[in-house]
Amino acid sequence: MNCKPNIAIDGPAGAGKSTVAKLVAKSLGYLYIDTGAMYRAVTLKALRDGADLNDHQKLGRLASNVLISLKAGSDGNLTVLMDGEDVTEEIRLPAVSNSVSLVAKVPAVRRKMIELQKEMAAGGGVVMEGRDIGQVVLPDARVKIYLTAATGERARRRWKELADKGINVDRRQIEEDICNRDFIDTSREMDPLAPAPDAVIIDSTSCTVEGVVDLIVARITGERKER
Ligand SMILES: Nc1ncnc2c1ncn2[C@@H]1O[C@H](COP(=O)(O)OP(=O)(O)OP(=O)(O)O)[C@@H](O)[C@H]1O
Ligand SMILES: Nc1ccn([C@@H]2O[C@H](COP(=O)(O)O)[C@@H](O)[C@H]2O)c(=O)n1
Repeated sequence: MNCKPNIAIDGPAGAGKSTVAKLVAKSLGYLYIDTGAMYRAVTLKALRDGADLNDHQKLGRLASNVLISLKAGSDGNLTVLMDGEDVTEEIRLPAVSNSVSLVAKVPAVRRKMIELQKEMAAGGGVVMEGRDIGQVVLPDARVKIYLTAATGERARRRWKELADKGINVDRRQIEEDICNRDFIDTSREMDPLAPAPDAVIIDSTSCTVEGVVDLIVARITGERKER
């Protein structure tokens, strides 16, 4: 029997959730699960099908019929499969990023994704990151983290990440996209983004990735690491 607890990490767009969750999972030998990738895969399917993103019935049917799975590699990275096709790269394209919050606010889509995510965590030992993990998907998670950072800093980090890959995007545009996504995610009717009442809030604006990871691992294991 697997007795490892589950860990929930939530927070706004670009707060560092996937970077940190992946490293926490690696450090503890847990499974990393990126729930945003699942909403992105449904969105990609909807865009490919030319679905009207205001047609909630259609989006609900689509979410029920599409097969989404996450495959963990030995390096800790996830491969995202949509109906068996590797869409890991494609779900990060701006077209998907700019539509995903509209798809993720549809109750029938959320119900389906939450059902899948609960199944994935049923055996314990997962570090799951998203927007509603601590409050909805894993309300019994042993440790809940709400990771945030100033909007300007989140935009700067995303801009740098893209620039390092040779992709030049206007920093103000990135900040605007982040704000738009946060606005829809925090104002939707079902499971809006908010810290769980029992979450530890970490503002990483002035922290290194390693500093945040150490803080979270210490919360889980009760041990502090000297750096
Ligand atoms: N504490 C930190 N200090 C500096 N850079 C950071 C820190 N945390 C994350 N980053 C960088 O910020 C960028 C965004 O991080 P990441 O993709 O993990 O955020 P996210 O919350 O998962 O984003 P999204 O919600 O859009 O999926 C990455 O380039 C990452 O390396
Ligand atoms: N638990 C979750 C996770 C994500 N979403 C929605 O998906 C979008 C993309 O998430 P990323 O983490 O990949 O940026 C996000 O903006 C939310 O709209 C969600 O609703 N619930």
